Amino acid sequence: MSDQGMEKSVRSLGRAVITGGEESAFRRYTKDEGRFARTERSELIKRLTKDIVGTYQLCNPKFKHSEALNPKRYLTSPHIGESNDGFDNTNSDLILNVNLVLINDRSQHRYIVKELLGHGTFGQVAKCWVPEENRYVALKIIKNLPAYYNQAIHEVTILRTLNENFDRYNKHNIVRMLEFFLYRHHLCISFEMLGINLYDLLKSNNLKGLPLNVVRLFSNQIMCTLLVLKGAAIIHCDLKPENILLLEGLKPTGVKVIDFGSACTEGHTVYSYIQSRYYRSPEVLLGYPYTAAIDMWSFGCIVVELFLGLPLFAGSSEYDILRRIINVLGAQPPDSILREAKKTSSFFKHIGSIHRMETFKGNKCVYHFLTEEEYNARHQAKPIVGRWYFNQVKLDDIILGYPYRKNLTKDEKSEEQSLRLALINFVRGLIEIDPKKRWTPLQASQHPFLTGKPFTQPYHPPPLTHNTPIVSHVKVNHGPEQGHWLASGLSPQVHMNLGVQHINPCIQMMPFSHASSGYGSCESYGSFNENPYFVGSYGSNCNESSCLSGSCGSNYNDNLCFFGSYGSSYNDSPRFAGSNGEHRVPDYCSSTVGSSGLSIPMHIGGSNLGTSPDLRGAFRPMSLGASPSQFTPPNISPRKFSPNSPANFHGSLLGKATGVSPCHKKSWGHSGTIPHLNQHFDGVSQHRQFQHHLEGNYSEQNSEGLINSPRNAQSIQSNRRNERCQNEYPLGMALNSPTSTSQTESSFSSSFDPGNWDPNFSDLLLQDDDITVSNLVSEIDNVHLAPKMDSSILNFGTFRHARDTSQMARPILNPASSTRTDKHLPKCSKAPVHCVRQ
Ligand SMILES: Nc1ncnc2c1ncn2[C@@H]1O[C@H](COP(=O)(O)OP(=O)(O)OP(=O)(O)O)[C@@H](O)[C@H]1O
Repeated sequence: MSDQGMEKSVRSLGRAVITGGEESAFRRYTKDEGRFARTERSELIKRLTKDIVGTYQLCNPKFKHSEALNPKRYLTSPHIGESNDGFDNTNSDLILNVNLVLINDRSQHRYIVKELLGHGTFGQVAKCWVPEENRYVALKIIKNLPAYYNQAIHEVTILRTLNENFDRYNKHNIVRMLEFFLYRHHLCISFEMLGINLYDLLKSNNLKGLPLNVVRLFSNQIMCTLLVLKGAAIIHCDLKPENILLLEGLKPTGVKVIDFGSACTEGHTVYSYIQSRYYRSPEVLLGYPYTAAIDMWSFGCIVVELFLGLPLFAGSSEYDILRRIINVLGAQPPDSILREAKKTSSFFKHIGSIHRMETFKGNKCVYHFLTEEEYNARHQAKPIVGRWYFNQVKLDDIILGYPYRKNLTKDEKSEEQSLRLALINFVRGLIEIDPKKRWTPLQASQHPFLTGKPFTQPYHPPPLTHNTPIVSHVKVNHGPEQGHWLASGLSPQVHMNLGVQHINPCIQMMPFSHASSGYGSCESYGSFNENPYFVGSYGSNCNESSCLSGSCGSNYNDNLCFFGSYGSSYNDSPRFAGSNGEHRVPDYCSSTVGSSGLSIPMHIGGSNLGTSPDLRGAFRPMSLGASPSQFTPPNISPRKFSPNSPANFHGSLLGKATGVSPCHKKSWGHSGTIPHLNQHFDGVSQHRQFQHHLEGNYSEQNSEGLINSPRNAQSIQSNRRNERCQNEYPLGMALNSPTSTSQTESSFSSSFDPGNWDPNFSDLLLQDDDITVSNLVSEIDNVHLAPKMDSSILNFGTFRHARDTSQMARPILNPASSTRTDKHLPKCSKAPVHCVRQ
């Protein structure tokens, strides 16, 4: 209907209603009006309510409407303002209501809140309309607490590195971060809008699990992300179905990985309490040093869950999880791990004498898993155990015994059977109990379950080259022939397949095989290819064009860039000008990428390890190529270091700042980009907040961990150090501008578990005692997070942000126990096996 026609009909409608004399525009709906009546009725309602304000004004020209008078529809619960001038509730969440407008002062983008998408550990995620961009985005609004803020900055850093350096063309299923800003003292991070997560997808399918071809489709995509993460030496640390989201719109079969809030870099694993419980790897459960292999474990659990519809290891406690793992896999962690793991005695008894060794599945073991009674006797508390959901116990039986879809022909059934066998073989490589034997992404990516090749026999991945952990004490000779690849983690036995060498101009300049992750070689075989550029060890360059030096087989392609470990430089333009095996870095190549891909300035103190031979002239040494968070000396237990130990407060890049800026409680005054701190914070109450948080959500965390928490010690320490708290940091990032970079806040939180301390860093922490505020500030100002740092685009507003040791505490994460508990599992004990797949 045209506008005029509409107006005419509304006028006549109004007349009819007003005069009452004519036939009414409405009449009672009767069922006899036929099956289309409902549609017609809703059509009428739509027409009458479209532009309802205008309609009212036509009916009554005196009618006035103000949106401000509308009752607020709150999305945050509770919505009583308790702090931050009434903007925050008691949980330090910004109180959101529909149509609240959050403004990024810098980009002038308005975020009009429409609905709540999720509520996680770090805050709220809201669906927002951005009129300037004409699209919806997901806005993560971080709690207004320093620890959450710091951890979120860490997420920003990692994501930006991944987005810009490792997935530049948005092809590796990693969520795109758009921009970040401060609003009313809340850090807000905007992401591309995605659809529902895989857990919700399973739920909407009544937890029946997905067809195998869909499982394969999703698995391939997640695998692609894991390959990139491995190349970037980043561990996600919280892979779970809730953190894998379907794409919206045209390509609903695509998925993306979100939530890098717990991520860390390989070799610099500071936290011991990570991963959501159902997806927690044995090494993390046992308190054993972990690597990127923990993500492969979680991935294996997810793959099985996609097929079964229910988590494979849905344990109610860590004891319960371990017991399930041992039962389902028929194996327990090897003695070599149990001997060294911190928490072995919580779950295992030591048989003692070699003569009394018990045999477990044919292997002699000196450790034996505690029975419930033994656990009870040892801990003075019964272990929490949940119910078992499957008819079978062993992995193979559970998968093979899962009900088949109805009405399958004989051929279809045998095809499904062989697919299931492939699935079993695949996940066995992922949920291998020994992390050293667990397949890496490259190994797993060639499995027939993923490639779709016929599965005829158990898959044997190509052997790994030895991963040489990087040792900070290694003295590095920086000549290209002098072994610096070793220090960067490349092992001499890296096998090079230089099949494409002749077509690649870069190859001649990369004689030392491809780059390694921060933890060793990048594996010389595999699936990755076409244009990934495995850049030589530190100091190497890569450009946008094809640049491939590693071997690598097939599947994954499109310009994937594996940065070399420390100090690799990145730039768009071709720049391999060196000869004789040297990589020359042009002067304009102004920043570096660490092993984690994070850009770290060259002129900070620390080890020389990261210094490229090519960069020595231009830059001063950089610290180990770690995430800035790993440079933060986390809260250090007084049990390990004396209070006067320099390790307590500084010694590393950010740690120094931590040490001299122990202010509390931020009050960032100006919303937007210039927060500043002007109040002191009561460290004890901060600790209480954490304790409350922990008690509320994480019953598993033992009380000892809380009472003796390093955070507590730090809080008290920091009360004595509440002066000199203001440091300036620029903040901001342009929406939709992958190349635009900004210098950003670089406070990265760390909660430190002394037992988990990475010895590689202790020497860094204990040096450089003579720190002044001024050099700290300048050092921190120079922590660049983006590889391409163009000073012309660094004119972001600065903000002042206090940092103190208590602020550095990282909120302990265990989203599985906070967001998804046993109550989300079916009530019936064997629900899934009775469900028939649709
Ligand atoms: N880009 C996005 N598009 C759509 N929904 C999203 C997006 N990002 C996050 N969400 C929703 O918000 C929820 C919480 O997001 P996220 O996991 O990043 O927050 P979190 O606080 O880290 O959560 P957790 O406690 O699980 O760690 C997700 O499970 C998802 O449902």
